[in-house]
Amino acid sequence: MNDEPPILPPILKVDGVTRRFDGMPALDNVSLEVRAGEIVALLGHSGCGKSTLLRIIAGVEDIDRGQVALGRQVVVGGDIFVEPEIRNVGMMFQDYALFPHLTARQNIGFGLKKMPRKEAAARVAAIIERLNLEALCERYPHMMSGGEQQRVALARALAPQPHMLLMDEPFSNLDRGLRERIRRETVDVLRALGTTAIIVTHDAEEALALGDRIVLMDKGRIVEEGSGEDIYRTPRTADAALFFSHVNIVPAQPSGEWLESPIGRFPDLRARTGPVRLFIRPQAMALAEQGIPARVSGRMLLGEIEELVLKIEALEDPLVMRTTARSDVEVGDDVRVRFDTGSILVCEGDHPSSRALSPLFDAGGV
Ligand SMILES: Nc1ncnc2c1ncn2[C@@H]1O[C@H](COP(=O)(O)OP(=O)(O)OP(=O)(O)O)[C@@H](O)[C@H]1O
Repeated sequence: MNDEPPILPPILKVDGVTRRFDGMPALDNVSLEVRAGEIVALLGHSGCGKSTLLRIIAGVEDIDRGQVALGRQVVVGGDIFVEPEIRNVGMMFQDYALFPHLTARQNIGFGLKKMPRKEAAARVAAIIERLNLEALCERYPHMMSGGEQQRVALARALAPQPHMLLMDEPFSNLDRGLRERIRRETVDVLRALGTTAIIVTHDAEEALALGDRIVLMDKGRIVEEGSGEDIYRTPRTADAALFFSHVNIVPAQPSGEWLESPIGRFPDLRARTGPVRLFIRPQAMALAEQGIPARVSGRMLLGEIEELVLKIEALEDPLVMRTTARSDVEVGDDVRVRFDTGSILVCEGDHPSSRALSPLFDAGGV
């Protein structure tokens, strides 16, 4: 028997969509598929086109070229434009946009006006129970905390049972501790209801915590997509690697079957010809009895993580190391450091514009 889950057809298909403002493309030939029940984190720097893409899917923004289909129905493309009200796509904004003159219960029921009253009231009661909002029902938005408003806004967006929910920076108005909790609760609710969602964020850590899949955008294009694990461990471009955390960059030179670098020599199966740069995450380093000599030039506690700044003689820039293991070293101490070579990535070429990354060692290691 085959236990593989069936591959469902995409519930959303964005095909070659371009949108220009004043001649400048905010979206440039973007294609994206999302399957039923998937939670996709749409990640990118400010201005890269994330909100424009959401607005186009929701139907509050037009396109210049391409096509968008929801299920089997083309909703925009060619001569077709399906009005937002009948796309059944939910939208939730950063500022929640709750109606100030309506109670939480009235806000949640707002999108159900076309339903018979009894049915709508039952739907509202069910979502209130599902999200544990009983205590807030009769309160107005100004009587609720930011986290409470966020939950009411989520309930309002979910009440019409949308085909898909689009969320634009839904956690960015919450402070750090609360944000993590609300984020977890939100994902739990979406999963429990099987809701398909695209969640926009410019926070790489948040994208890793949220999505089944991360879609990374840059300057109006999708530059990389994959599971959080893949995109973090083996990004295909330098820009993607740098988006997710600090990266130590170490120059290296091929020499016969080796790559020679200030942090050691590595067997090089790819027989590269020109200089390269090694990309090393701060977590891929550790203090060790045996390793490359370094001097500690900085030490900082970042909650559970300790960050050490290490100066290696032959390297111009110090290396940043992060570890959960507590060390008793002090600034000025001489230490030795080793590298998790399995996670080192190689950027071909030594110029900042060189982008393509590949693992130093192919799967299986050396
Ligand atoms: N209605 C508009 N008129 C003119 N330019 C626009 C319009 N909407 C968006 N843009 C431009 O399109 C580009 C993409 O904007 P968009 O809001 O989609 O980016 P974003 O990635 O969501 O940014 P942020 O994270 O800051 O919200 C930006 O350069 C923006 O100035």
